[in-house]
Amino acid sequence: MTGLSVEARVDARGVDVGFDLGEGEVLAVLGPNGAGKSTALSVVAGLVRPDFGRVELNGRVLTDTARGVAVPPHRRGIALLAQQALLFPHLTVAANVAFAPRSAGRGRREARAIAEKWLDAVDATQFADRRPHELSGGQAQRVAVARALAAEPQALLLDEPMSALDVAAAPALRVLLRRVLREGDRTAVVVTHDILDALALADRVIVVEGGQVVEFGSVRDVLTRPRSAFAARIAGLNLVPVFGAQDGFETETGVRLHGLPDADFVPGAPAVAVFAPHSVAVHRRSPEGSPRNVFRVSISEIEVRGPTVRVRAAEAGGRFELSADVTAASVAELDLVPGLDVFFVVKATEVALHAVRTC
Ligand SMILES: Nc1ncnc2c1ncn2[C@@H]1O[C@H](COP(=O)(O)OP(=O)(O)OP(=O)(O)O)[C@@H](O)[C@H]1O
Repeated sequence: MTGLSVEARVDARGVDVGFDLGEGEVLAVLGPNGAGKSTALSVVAGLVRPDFGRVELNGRVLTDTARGVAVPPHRRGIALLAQQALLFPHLTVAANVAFAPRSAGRGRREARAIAEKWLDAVDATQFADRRPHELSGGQAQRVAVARALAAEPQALLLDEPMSALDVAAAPALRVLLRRVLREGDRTAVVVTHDILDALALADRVIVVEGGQVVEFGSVRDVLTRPRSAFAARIAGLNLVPVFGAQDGFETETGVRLHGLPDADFVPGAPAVAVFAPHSVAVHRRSPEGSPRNVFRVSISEIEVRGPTVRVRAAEAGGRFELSADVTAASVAELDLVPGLDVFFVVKATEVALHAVRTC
């Protein structure tokens, strides 16, 4: 089998995840802090031994707890790029990049040529003779990309590669990574908090929450039809878990919900209702008449966002949060302030119902 196949259970960290990706595919791993993203990468890189797990890359078994296989990190054909560039401080940039080919037995001249090729590919030729402390964070990270690629890995793992960079340096690195990952047809896993990274770099995405994969699919699917609170939040959508009732759906707190089930919806199965903040109207009193969905909420925050105002609120049952985008005029008219109890109202035609995938 080509590509990367991963199963990893690390009990002490409460992590049990699995995913597959084809050769040349880029997978983004999204999820909140402490979800288990880095742990999953560490298992793939061979830095953490899982209690139960199997890692196979292009037909080669790198980890198999059932058979006692644990190939050491430097023999896996996998390069890991961390948040910090972690260059060898005493070596020049060129020597840093030439390190992997030298370690693999290439001659000095050949390793130097490989280093020059990759420094050129990341637009860092001009730094070849510098030492790492003479580089900015963004420059160092570009050199780290060159060093990772010079090892000619079969898979590249990137653990929040942009997170230590300032806002000015991150876009340039993202463009560079897009070039080397997408155009280079590389098998790669990118752990990120940033949806822009997933959009720019990845073919597919998994969302990890509480040590489990709660969502997987194409980047577009996960963002437009999110099934997890995390994905909904980053996509800027409201998401409410619902259960099939006798004549429709209701939330855990008993709020009736009407919406449009999508094609993969299974009646009776757990589902989520998803709707955009701009489709929510805010009322002081509960409006009469169906087919509307009405949530009693308490306003927690009011944030001006350009021409609209985002009103964030907690549902009365305290089980979920919702957002409404309204005009500044209606905030003034309704005299909306944090702490006020109001009603969020959304038409049934604006609510999509998706089955929750169990992964
Ligand atoms: N070296 C370690 N030793 C023990 N427990 C750890 C270690 N590293 C992480 N953990 C724990 O394992 C769980 C998963 O952490 P992990 O770092 O994999 O999450 P993450 O999704 O990468 O988070 P972040 O986005 O904050 O980096 C957490 O409960 C964390 O506290």
